[in-house]
Amino acid sequence: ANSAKPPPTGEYYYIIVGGGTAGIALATRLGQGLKEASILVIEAGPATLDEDEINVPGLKGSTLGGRYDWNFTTIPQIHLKNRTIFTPRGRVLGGTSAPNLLTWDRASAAEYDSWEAIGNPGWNWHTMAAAMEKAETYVGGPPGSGTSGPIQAVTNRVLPVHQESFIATVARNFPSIPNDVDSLQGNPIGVMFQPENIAPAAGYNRSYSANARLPPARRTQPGLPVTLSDTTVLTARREIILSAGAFQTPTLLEQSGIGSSSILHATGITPQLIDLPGVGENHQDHLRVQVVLNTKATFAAEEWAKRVRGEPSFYDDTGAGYVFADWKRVVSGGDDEKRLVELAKGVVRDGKGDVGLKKKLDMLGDETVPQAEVIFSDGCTGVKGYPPRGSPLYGKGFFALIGALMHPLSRGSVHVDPADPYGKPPVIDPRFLDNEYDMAGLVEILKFCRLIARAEPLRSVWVDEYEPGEELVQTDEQWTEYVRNTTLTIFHPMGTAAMLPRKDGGVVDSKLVVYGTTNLRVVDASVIPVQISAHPQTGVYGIAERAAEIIIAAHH
Ligand SMILES: Cc1cc2nc3c(=O)[nH]c(=O)nc-3n(C[C@H](O)[C@H](O)[C@H](O)COP(=O)(O)OP(=O)(O)OC[C@H]3O[C@@H](n4cnc5c(N)ncnc54)[C@H](O)[C@@H]3O)c2cc1C
Repeated sequence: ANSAKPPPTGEYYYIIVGGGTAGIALATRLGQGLKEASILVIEAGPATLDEDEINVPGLKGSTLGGRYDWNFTTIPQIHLKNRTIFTPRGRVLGGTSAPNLLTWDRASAAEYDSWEAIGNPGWNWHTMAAAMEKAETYVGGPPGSGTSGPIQAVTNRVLPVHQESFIATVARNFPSIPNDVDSLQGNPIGVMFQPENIAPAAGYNRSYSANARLPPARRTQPGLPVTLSDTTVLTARREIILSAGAFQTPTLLEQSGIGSSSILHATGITPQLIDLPGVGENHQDHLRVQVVLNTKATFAAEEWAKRVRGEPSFYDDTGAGYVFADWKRVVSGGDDEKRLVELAKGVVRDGKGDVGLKKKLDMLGDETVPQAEVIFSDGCTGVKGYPPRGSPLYGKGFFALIGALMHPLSRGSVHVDPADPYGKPPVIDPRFLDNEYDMAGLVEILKFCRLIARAEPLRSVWVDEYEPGEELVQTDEQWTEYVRNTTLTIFHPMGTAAMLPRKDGGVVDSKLVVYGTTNLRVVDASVIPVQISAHPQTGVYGIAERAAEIIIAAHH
């Protein structure tokens, strides 16, 4: 809360539900812009600003599946052999910006422009770039980077020897994929090291929504005595803002009687206030596959001591290389590209004119829009897992070429569980790989990952392909089987309360107001109407910055 004069108990100007990536960013800006307005943020998770597992970049990943995680999983995915897919979400102050994997990047200008083109005036590259820059201080970044925003980003100072070959390998063997040192300025096509949201000025710790935003007094008093129970009624004088993330914002809407009448009817939720069929639909995520290789490098045991001494160490996290490319640059020949486009056209035809799908199809022909990402990532990040103690490969170093499909055409849903709409976790059904385009795209990306791995100088860095194994997977049929067995997500759900015209399945308008209401907004990854190729956090911070401007203007 930010208030010169405390408001009456239980009544605030603005109540933000969800103290996550967007929620805290928004609350801070509203607090700065509306000095007299009381602002309450309700966060389900604890404030843990001194937690090493969150703060130490090299420990990223260690909180997944633990006590700061909602630990959601999808329902069985029929196209992935009925596997359920783990879909973690931060349940902690700062939300998913606390457990995330620190990539700090942006999509192509055309992707943000597509938001405006499908009916959202004011949401384009120009406005989003300004908002994203407002959120960042990119230390050592190229001209045009943010220089005074709360989240610090830096290209990692630790670059293991075996990583040095990655950019040289791609640039030398794939000349159409240049070394792109300016990838955050709207043209990410190329190969590059990306910055991470790490704060050099704060001991090279994670810079995230909670520690970069909250004013110090509040940070040291996380136990704000707000108790919610069945009898507690909190009133917003001006607005309620949902920032509970792409899984829980739509379910909060449904729990409040706003959603598809058929879903609400099935769950017995009453009263049903607004029939909005788009709530919980349009779920989009980035699909992920990987080729894992074991290296000649070994891990140094003294790294933690170096960090304690304030020296660069592996616990800073290591740099990570990225390729972003359109299909022309990924596939081996023109026919493969044509085949992918034809497959996509078929899916869009079946999608009955959906505006988001049509946009994705348009962007297939745009050479500035990435369709594939390859991440050079240290560690054994595949599905097979690290070799067990006592086995021959135990103790070896690994790296993965993680491949991701940037604009899959599958769309899923997230809804309350009819069996217990207020108590059970959301029912998440991404419908992964429900079409041939997504499958063909992932197969092409995997073959591309292997091509990169086999090119010099990278080839000299590794000994064997650990996963899937060169001897086991050679043909397209074998790759297809591998995809079904191993596809995961990069954990980027979005779009489930989409900013779109209502006739097109929209849930919020371009001022982020829920249709049929005047004082209920959504501000988080749910509003993204068409998936972007970037990892989402810069976009989410940008949405929060823009939302704050819109709300402050409306307040006056
Ligand atoms: C493992 C992982 C790795 C990722 N890596 C990257 C990366 O490297 N780079 C990148 O750009 N993106 C990454 N992402 C994605 C990115 O972090 C998210 O897209 C972004 O943080 C989402 O922000 P949000 O504000 O929409 O939701 P969140 O940050 O999840 O915020 C939602 C908040 O609402 C709270 N909440 C939910 N329901 C309630 C309720 N009923 N009452 C009170 N509070 C509630 C939650 O506890 C949470 O704090 C990653 C995500 C994951 C899971």
